[in-house]
Amino acid sequence: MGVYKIAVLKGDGIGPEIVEASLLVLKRVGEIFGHDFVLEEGLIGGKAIDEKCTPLPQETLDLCLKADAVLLGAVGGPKWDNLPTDKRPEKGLLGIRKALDLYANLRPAKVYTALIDASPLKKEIAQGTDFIVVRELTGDLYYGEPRGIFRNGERYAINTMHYTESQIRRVVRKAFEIARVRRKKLTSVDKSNVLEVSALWREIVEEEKQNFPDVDVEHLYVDNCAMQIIKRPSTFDVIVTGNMFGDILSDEAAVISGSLGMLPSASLGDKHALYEPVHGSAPDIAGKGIANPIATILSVAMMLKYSFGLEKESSVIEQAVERVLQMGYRTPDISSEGTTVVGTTEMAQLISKEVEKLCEG
Ligand SMILES: NC(=O)c1ccc[n+]([C@@H]2O[C@H](COP(=O)([O-])OP(=O)(O)OC[C@H]3O[C@@H](n4cnc5c(N)ncnc54)[C@H](O)[C@@H]3O)[C@@H](O)[C@H]2O)c1
Ligand SMILES: CC(C)[C@H](C(=O)O)[C@@H](O)C(=O)O
Ligand SMILES: [Mg+2]
Repeated sequence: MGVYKIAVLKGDGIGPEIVEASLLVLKRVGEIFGHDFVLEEGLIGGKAIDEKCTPLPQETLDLCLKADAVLLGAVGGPKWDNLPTDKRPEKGLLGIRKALDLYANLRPAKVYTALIDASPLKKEIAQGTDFIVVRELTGDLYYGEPRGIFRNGERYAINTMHYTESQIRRVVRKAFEIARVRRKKLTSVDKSNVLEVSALWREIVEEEKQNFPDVDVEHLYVDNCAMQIIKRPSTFDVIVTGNMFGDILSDEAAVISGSLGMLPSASLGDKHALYEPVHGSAPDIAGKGIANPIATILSVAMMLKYSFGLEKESSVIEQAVERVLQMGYRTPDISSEGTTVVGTTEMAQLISKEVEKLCEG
């Protein structure tokens, strides 16, 4: 039994729908195991711009700094797409990652046997895929200075790829530690044939390798890695890379599992942690009650494990998700012939029910 304070930032588009669905499962777990999950909501993204004129209000930041963990839906949408980059909803997300110093973004990509037909890859290539992308989250092109759009006769724009040694080292170490308790294989992804930042990245991976002699290391250029993920996804174990490459590769990895709606994530720092699905606010399906809540439900499972050390509770949720998929229930994004299509809330209710059954048995 424990008391855990969770800051809940629902955000925009499908954000509120998927977060509410995931909270149904969390509440059920709390009741069954006798935990008190204290939820406090904060505004972020477009909704915060509308109500507070900023994508990350100070009170939201304070709430997150005080919480034991943060659960986030998604931010952004067409309504705010014409705002300048530094005023957009996405700036709220980048601001919170930086303020909480969430440097290691864990994005596990797993192909569920029951969903093998939903994968865009051939069954024999997709099956057995189970790897985790460790994406650096506080540096790179996302935060480097100088940046901006300027004019000198014609318009030009600058973004700066920037990493310090310590920023690289801490995320690389985290990735080695994760690989060590998995299948002991680390793939480091860079573009060191062109970029100095990548050359430094590769040097640091080589240095850290000495401290983890039990882990096999492979280096891949990002363009080659994008191809290898499609060609041989089941051979990867842990992939470590920078912020920009990690953003792209993790969407690519996600879809191997059948839908972006399946991929959870944990963003970990030394003092704080935030959990969110990898996908965005999906404006095309917002408000229809059809978004897949599984990525968010699995993000809640990651929160229970990584922030609260509740391994059993976390694993019960993961098992419940697998069971519901095996029973043939699908949201539209992962549906195929012969499956039963359900909506967002119904999917969460089915998963809660399986959590109950697993705990009875
Ligand atoms: N972490 C975040 O908050 C986050 C992440 C990515 C994009 N975004 C923002 O979201 C907005 C839309 O971006 P986008 O369209 O490029 O990416 P997206 O991830 O929102 O959507 C891409 C596609 O995947 C589908 N999809 C995504 N999540 C789904 C789910 N749970 N169930 C079913 N289908 C799902 C969408 O319907 C869409 O067709 C933009 O404003 C973008 O900046 C936010
Ligand atoms: C919305 C955007 C700022 C964000 C990112 O690029 O990090 C998103 O794509 C993600 O993957 O979480
Ligand atoms: Mg992304």
